[in-house]
Amino acid sequence: MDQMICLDHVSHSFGKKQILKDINLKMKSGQIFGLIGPSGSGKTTLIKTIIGMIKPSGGKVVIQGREMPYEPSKQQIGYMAQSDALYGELTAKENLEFFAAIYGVKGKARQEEIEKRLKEVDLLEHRDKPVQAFSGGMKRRLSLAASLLHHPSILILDEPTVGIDPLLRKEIWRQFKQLKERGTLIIVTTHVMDEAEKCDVLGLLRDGMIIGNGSPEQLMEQANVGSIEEVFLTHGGMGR
Ligand SMILES: Nc1ncnc2c1ncn2[C@@H]1O[C@H](COP(=O)(O)OP(=O)(O)OP(=O)(O)O)[C@@H](O)[C@H]1O
Repeated sequence: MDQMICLDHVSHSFGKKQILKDINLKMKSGQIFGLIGPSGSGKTTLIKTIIGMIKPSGGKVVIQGREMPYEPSKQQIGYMAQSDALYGELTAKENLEFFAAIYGVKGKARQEEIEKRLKEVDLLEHRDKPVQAFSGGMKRRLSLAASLLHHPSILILDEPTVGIDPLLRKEIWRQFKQLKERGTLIIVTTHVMDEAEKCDVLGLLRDGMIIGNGSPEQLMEQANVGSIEEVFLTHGGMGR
């Protein structure tokens, strides 16, 4: 597996408040990397430094050998933010057409890809409805479909399965596994513990610090406990 992302002593402060504290992590192709932590622990801030939206106050982020921030190619990184960036007055299909155009997915491949993605997230029959009539979970599913349209080599998903029912959640994780087998690095943030245990490698974040990094099995073994939730408990719990 090739190294895709290296975080080297990354720190970040907003004003006087230090949010990220000396973060060192490596992420490889063909990996599902879970960034796990309680609300406010700094997950979104860390992701924003990875994609170059935030320049860290200290340390550096290196992606495929290049130090951020630089303008990564559209093919390189797919990002699904926590809040859905969709156009309410456009239909589901039109939204995907818009994102496909941005990502440079053209012609016949575009229509095929759109149909395929809509089907995967169980929205095919709703394709011609305007998104403003969608529920929160439907919007989440459409955002996910949009981030999968162009086969990026790094896919970053901030809380991808919030508001998604267990059956579809399972299907989405099946897709993640397929993508990683093709060599995609998938970074997901979650505070759903059973999802954490499905990741290959975890970074446990608490108060802006990495308190654990390794496979779920390794982390449970080190703490001598049977779940990732308990690993957090040994560090004072998931609360802030
Ligand atoms: N632009 C900003 N300016 C000032 N403070 C910020 C800014 N963005 C985030 N913060 C603060 O940084 C801390 C970490 O926020 P962040 O969104 O990274 O946490 P998180 O782990 O993603 O939380 P959640 O799971 O609730 O999304 C919080 O205390 C938040 O208030």
